[in-house]
Amino acid sequence: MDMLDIRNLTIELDMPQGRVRILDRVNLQLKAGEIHSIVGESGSGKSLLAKAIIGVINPAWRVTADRLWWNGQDLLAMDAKARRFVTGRDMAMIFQDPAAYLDPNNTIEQQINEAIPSGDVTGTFLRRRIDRKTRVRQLLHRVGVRDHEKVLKSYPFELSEGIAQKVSIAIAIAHRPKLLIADEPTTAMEPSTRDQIQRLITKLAMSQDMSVLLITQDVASILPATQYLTLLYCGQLMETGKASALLQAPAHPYTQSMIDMSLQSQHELPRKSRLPTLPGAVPTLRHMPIGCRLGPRCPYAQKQCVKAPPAATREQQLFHCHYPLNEPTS
Ligand SMILES: Nc1ncnc2c1ncn2[C@@H]1O[C@H](COP(=O)(O)OP(=O)(O)OP(=O)(O)O)[C@@H](O)[C@H]1O
Repeated sequence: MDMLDIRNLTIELDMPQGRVRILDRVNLQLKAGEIHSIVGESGSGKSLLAKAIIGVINPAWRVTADRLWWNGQDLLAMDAKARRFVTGRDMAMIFQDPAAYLDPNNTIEQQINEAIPSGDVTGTFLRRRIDRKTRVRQLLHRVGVRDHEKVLKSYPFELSEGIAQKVSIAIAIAHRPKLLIADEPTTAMEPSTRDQIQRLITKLAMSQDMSVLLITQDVASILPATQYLTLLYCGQLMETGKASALLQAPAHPYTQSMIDMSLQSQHELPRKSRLPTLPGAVPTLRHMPIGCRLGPRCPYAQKQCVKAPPAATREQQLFHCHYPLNEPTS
């Protein structure tokens, strides 16, 4: 069963020139323990999608969906209190700049301690204190921090970026969430630290049957164990499906360009790439193109692209494009 089932999620906001769709009929399904990466340039709606799942969208915005279900429950039908309860119990989020999200005035021990649900420790006051201390250390151990005592006494500013991210992961998993949303968790990290954090998230997903939704601007930063990939551009879903299929034979020019951009940044691009980095810039909300929003930047665009392409499928992928690449031969 899908833990997360999103069908045609749309977020609209009223601007002086009219209503703008900042998320345009996006679909996403996620099973228990599955790792799904969302890739898109800045402004493509990745964080908005995460916020819509967590339920922290500006109340002035119009959020509609044919389905926004979590674990079989309709999130949109819940009142704010019920929604907060479900989110707080089942979901957790980590971010790009972990130190900024940790409390600068409290030690790491205090912060991890606070994240441990009260139901996890029972008995006398002394018993609870001892159990909490043990659990704090277990959590740090689980995220691969060796020098427990030193880290526990530290304040966030005293930690390296990698340790700070591990601490924020320890806090995030303290209540054993079923879904971890990781918003650019390794951006700007050194490659060795990035690899460590990626391995850690993957290990936790597998060992705790926790689903992971990873958000990134760069295909190179998706988790190596990502099973599914979704490409968003300007709030529209360009392509989604099995990560291996999308990376090997993308149907959408946007997917291809994101792969090429990523290779280019790693200096591994073959001399004559089929689609170099996209020309132009992401349009602003006030100047959203009609139809396929990639149109003005897409080298393959034709007149028909002013009409939104319907969903098309291949064996392991779904895409919205009138002129897909890598058409299967047969
Ligand atoms: N509070 C806001 N008010 C107005 N527009 C907003 C607000 N938050 C986001 N947007 C707009 O919604 C669109 C999607 O934003 P979002 O933050 O989801 O993008 P993103 O893909 O996460 O980008 P980044 O990688 O830079 O974080 C953008 O065009 C952005 O300008």
